[in-house]
Amino acid sequence: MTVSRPCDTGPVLRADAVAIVRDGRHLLRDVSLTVNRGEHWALLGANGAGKSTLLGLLGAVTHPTRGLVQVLGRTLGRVDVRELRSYLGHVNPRHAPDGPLTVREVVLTGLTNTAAFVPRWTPSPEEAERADRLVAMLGMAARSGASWATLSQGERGRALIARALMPQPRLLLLDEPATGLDLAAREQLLSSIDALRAEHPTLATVLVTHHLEELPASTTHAMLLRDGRCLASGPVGDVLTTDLVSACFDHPVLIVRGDDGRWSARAGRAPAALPR
Ligand SMILES: Nc1ncnc2c1ncn2[C@@H]1O[C@H](COP(=O)(O)OP(=O)(O)OP(=O)(O)O)[C@@H](O)[C@H]1O
Repeated sequence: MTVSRPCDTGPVLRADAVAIVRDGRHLLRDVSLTVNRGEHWALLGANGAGKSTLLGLLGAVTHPTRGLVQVLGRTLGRVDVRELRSYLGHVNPRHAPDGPLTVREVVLTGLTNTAAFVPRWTPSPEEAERADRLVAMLGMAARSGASWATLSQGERGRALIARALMPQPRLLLLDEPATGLDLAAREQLLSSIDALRAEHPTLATVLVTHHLEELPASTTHAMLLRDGRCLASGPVGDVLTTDLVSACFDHPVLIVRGDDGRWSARAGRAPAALPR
């Protein structure tokens, strides 16, 4: 089976009443989601809620036990998923390049979808120029020739987004991209994601996180997962509310969206007992 280059119409992703069962346990149950071009989704939930499991389905890494998943219009189970995956940008912060590569070389391996730089392969002038443009867009131009081993975690995160964008995907999947970053590195990463979305208005993205502070202001939609079920999903303003997020994390939290479009969550506390 082969996958012809997906056409540009219809939803980018569609999951319909999806379940994943492992060892008799439901990791996902009756989850439905449609992602259209230009939409930027956040998947939120507590540890073990099923976010990475759902992202694995959307990235054509796993198959549903029940239900239908269509990625770029192709139904999982009926297409060659390896080829389908070549049309997706999947940013795995744990990606480890094979060999002593520079940032630019790691970005170029996004075209061959390999950990190593393919021997005797030379990118075309257009591909090389695209790599340089993406490296610059992610704020990494000054580090383009640097050895991967010398990069900070934040720099690696941004370079991996550039790598994922090399094949010009219509869909970018980001699994906890800000994990482990310090404050400045997180802010640089989020600015880069905002810039990327502004420059590629038809690109769709799905970003997994536990933390509302790690959501870029350009987020348009959100899904809250709890115990493998969808608690709420839709436009971000309808979903990231104090009531729904408190129910999702089973803890009282106060959600505030600032003037800059970013979110913050403050956990409520059980009232302390007064001294007698
Ligand atoms: N292959 C598997 N077999 C059995 N259980 C699994 C498998 N993969 C994941 N799980 C379980 O499914 C649940 C959901 O896992 P998942 O990694 O999707 O959660 P998550 O929301 O991404 O969590 P976290 O925020 O901790 O990364 C967890 O309880 C996990 O232990």
